[in-house]
Amino acid sequence: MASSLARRLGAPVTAVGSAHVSAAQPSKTPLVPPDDAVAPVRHPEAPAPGELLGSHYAQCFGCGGEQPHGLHLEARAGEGVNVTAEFTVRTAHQGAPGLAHGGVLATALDETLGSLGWLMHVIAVTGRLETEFVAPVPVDTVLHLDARVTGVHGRKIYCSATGRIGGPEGPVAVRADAVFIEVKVEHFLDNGRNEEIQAAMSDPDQVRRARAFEVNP
Ligand SMILES: CCCCCCCC/C=C\CCCCCCCC(=O)SCCNC(=O)CCNC(=O)[C@H](O)C(C)(C)COP(=O)(O)OP(=O)(O)OC[C@H]1O[C@@H](n2cnc3c(N)ncnc32)[C@H](O)[C@@H]1OP(=O)(O)O
Repeated sequence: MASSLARRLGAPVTAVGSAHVSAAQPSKTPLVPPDDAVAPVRHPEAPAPGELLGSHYAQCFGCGGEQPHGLHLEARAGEGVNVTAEFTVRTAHQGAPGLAHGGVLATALDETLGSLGWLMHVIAVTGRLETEFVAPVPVDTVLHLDARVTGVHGRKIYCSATGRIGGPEGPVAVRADAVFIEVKVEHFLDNGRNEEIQAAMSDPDQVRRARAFEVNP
């Protein structure tokens, strides 16, 4: 059966869709998996341990290679449903003099957590993200990030990440717990700005990447 992306590729996008989500009640979803959550499953065609995952979108602020303002995060597959990544804090990332901005660090954590979808072949977006800033992170620091899925409950993917300084085993400077929500590719096609959606759909490499996420076990 044709994928939803393949079906959509036949139909030009004519307008930016309005968000399909209803007016928001604050989410009460806890950040720890419920008792009946299941263990995450590594997709049989997931990238091999140690393999660079690459960017899901060249213009992504977190991982895109063609995004001059971005963090250029490069994540690698772990042995389970986990990833590692390194992020170097640059002068452009400052909040206070010589120190990383907390929002930038949260973005690095969010992006690393977001890349876990590659290992399950699931597209998922951040629903909740709680960050803890344990120690200040100076400019030029290499943040060693490590993220893993802790449980899956329906469309909800529970995951956690740490950012360590001084090496992969160094002290934790930042950490995060998150719930990502699985979505279909239509989430982007229906809500993204038309200009970028059209460009993405005309890019065979982007289409290939979206399909790699979309395939189910
Ligand atoms: C060729 C072109 C192709 C293009 C495609 C490119 C490929 C892309 C590949 C990979 C992309 C990876 C990108 C990673 C980037 C880094 C991560 C980010 O920064 S993502 C951006 C920030 N996040 C958002 O913008 C979400 C905005 N929010 C929403 O869109 C909706 O609220 C959404 C989808 C999250 C949920 O809406 P609903 O209507 O689908 O959800 P309902 O059906 O009501 O709930 C389902 C379950 O989820 C829980 N839930 C819903 N929202 C939640 C929330 N915000 N927090 C926690 N739980 C939530 C609910 O309680 C429910 O749980 P119960 O089944 O009842 O147990």
